[in-house]
Amino acid sequence: MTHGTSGPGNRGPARPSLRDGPGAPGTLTAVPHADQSPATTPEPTTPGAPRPTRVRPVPLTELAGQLGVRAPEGAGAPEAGVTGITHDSRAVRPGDLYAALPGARFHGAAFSEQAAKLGAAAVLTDPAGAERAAATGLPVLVVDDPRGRMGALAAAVYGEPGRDLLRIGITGTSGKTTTAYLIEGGLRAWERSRASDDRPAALTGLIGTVESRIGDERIKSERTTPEATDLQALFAVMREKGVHSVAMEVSSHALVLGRVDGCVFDVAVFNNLSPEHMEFHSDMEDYFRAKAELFTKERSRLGVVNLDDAYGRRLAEGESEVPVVTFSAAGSPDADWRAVDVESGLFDSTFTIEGPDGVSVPARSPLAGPFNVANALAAVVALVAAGADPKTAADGVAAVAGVPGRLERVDAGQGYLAVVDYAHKTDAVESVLRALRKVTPGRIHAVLGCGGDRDTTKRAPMGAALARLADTAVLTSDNPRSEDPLAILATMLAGAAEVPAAERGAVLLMEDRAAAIAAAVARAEPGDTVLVLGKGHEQGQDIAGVVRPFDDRRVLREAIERGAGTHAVTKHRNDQG
Ligand SMILES: CC(=O)N[C@H]1[C@@H](OP(=O)(O)OP(=O)(O)OC[C@H]2O[C@@H](n3ccc(=O)[nH]c3=O)[C@H](O)[C@@H]2O)O[C@H](CO)[C@@H](O)[C@@H]1O[C@H](C)C(=O)N[C@@H](C)C(=O)N[C@H](CCC(=O)O)C(=O)O
Ligand SMILES: Nc1ncnc2c1ncn2[C@@H]1O[C@H](COP(=O)(O)OP(=O)(O)OP(=O)(O)O)[C@@H](O)[C@H]1O
Repeated sequence: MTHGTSGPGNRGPARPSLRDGPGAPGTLTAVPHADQSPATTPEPTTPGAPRPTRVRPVPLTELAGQLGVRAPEGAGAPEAGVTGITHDSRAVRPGDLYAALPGARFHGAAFSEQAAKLGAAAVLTDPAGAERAAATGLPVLVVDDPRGRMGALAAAVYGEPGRDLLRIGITGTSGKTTTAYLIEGGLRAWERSRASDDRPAALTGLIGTVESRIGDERIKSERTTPEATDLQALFAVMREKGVHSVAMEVSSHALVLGRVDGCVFDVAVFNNLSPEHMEFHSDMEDYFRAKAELFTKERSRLGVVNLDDAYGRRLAEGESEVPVVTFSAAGSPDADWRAVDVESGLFDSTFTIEGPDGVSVPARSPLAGPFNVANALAAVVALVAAGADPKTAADGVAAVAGVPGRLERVDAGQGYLAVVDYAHKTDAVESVLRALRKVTPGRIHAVLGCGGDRDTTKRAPMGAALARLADTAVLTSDNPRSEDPLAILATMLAGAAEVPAAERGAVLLMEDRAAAIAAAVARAEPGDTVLVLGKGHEQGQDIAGVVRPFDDRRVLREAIERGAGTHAVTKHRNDQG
């Protein structure tokens, strides 16, 4: 993370005027930017994942043999025993093999000296990094593609820990985190159902965007799917602590970058695919191919696939290498498992799951919206595919209390619904707004931004989606990073402006996110909904490389408690004369 001193708050008050009226339906209004909270440096975090306490040193010669390279010579090399592995020089612990990888910004070999100082036993790198790694005096293993070899090597270093775990991997554009939490709830129920007086319920694990969980222990996540060295270390810790089964998110980045190499999933789940990460994938086909990689024999044993999704259907109709079980939240008779008799409420949905051989179980999605019926159904079917009884699985999923930052309610006794949700893709924004439209009688005042230095193609469609589906669309900042927040907003606004005036709600532009939330709150009346989208569980806002603490849930609660927002909007209206 780089830190700078500038931020939008330092750029002066001049703002382009992008308005044709002060916030009436169908109008586009720019509201000036307010002061930001002072920049703070985030809490330092120790890089890397937790490590197992008991590791058998693996002779370097054995690892060299696995890689098919000659064991390095030099002082201590033949006897060197490796007790850990990491791709990050800052996370090296004594006895580690440091994997010095070529990257987009650096070559990891540039950090070999740091790795050596921290006690690395040896370095793994490619020919381009060999010389710099050797300059440390450490033994060096050289292969053409160290990233591609790192997963299997990490599994070997930690004694193949994943083999002792039942692993369920979840991929798709939307719903990975939610489905992973729901599956973990089902795993807990399943383990409890198998416990006895002399055999307590085994612990369950979760690995994903928000956090990793080992039973009730929670570890903050750095990314959705950990790098292979961290992942294998985490599996080893889970094994050590008695975890029996784990639900894990598998991102397309992970599949492309070999993060799940050395890991075979017992069950792989595919939720859906919609445009996202177009800065990383060349097109939708490339994105799909990355996801489909999870359904190869090398990666999984059995697939659980959403037949309601066009790409899921492709997997089901022959593009999965492993056998697939299909599900349909729309009740399609073509699917192996279906949700029928769906009743959606403000806070949850109830339905019946029908499966093969006349199986029929009552089920509940503990989160609102039809898309969460799909997530809950996916979770139950994945658990059944892993061996759980359908009723135990459905009950476990229904009992999940909530998922951080996913349709999370903020209740300060305000008389209207206030919700924070992580939707930050067009499809997700549309899903959540459509879902709320079905169950809420009042108007919806929604806040949304788009991240900087990420997929730019979704900005206009997201602006349009919000303008079309919300009564008030407050466009604002969401981690602009190195980009000018106003430039991002201008693109979102251009999308909103494409929606015919008769079909769009009031559109406000407020660069300052807290002011945007306050503005949405100010418009809310009893029966309405305030919906703050995009950041969900996130704790910070990255503006020009400076991360300021920012939690939508806290800011929303404070705005409600202050009854705030009125001031900002009134002031603006006064400014307009
Ligand atoms: C595009 C991408 O995913 N890049 C990942 C990749 O970066 P890179 O290969 O370019 O690495 P680099 O920054 O040039 O550094 C080169 C090497 O030097 C090492 N290094 C670097 C600095 C240092 O002081 N010491 C050190 O050892 C790095 O660990 C790296 O191995 O390898 C790095 C670690 O090896 C990752 O941290 C980095 O993830 C970046 C930060 C990232 O944010 N990725 C996101 C987009 C991501 O992975 N997202 C997915 C999807 C989420 C979703 O579904 O929405 C996720 O799974 O989280
Ligand atoms: N099955 C679904 N279909 C469409 N939208 C969904 C679905 N599930 C969740 N969403 C929406 O997407 C948002 C993100 O959901 P979730 O975090 O579960 O997905 P994810 O795949 O983990 O996302 P990310 O890859 O961005 O971390 C939710 O807050 C919700 O608005």
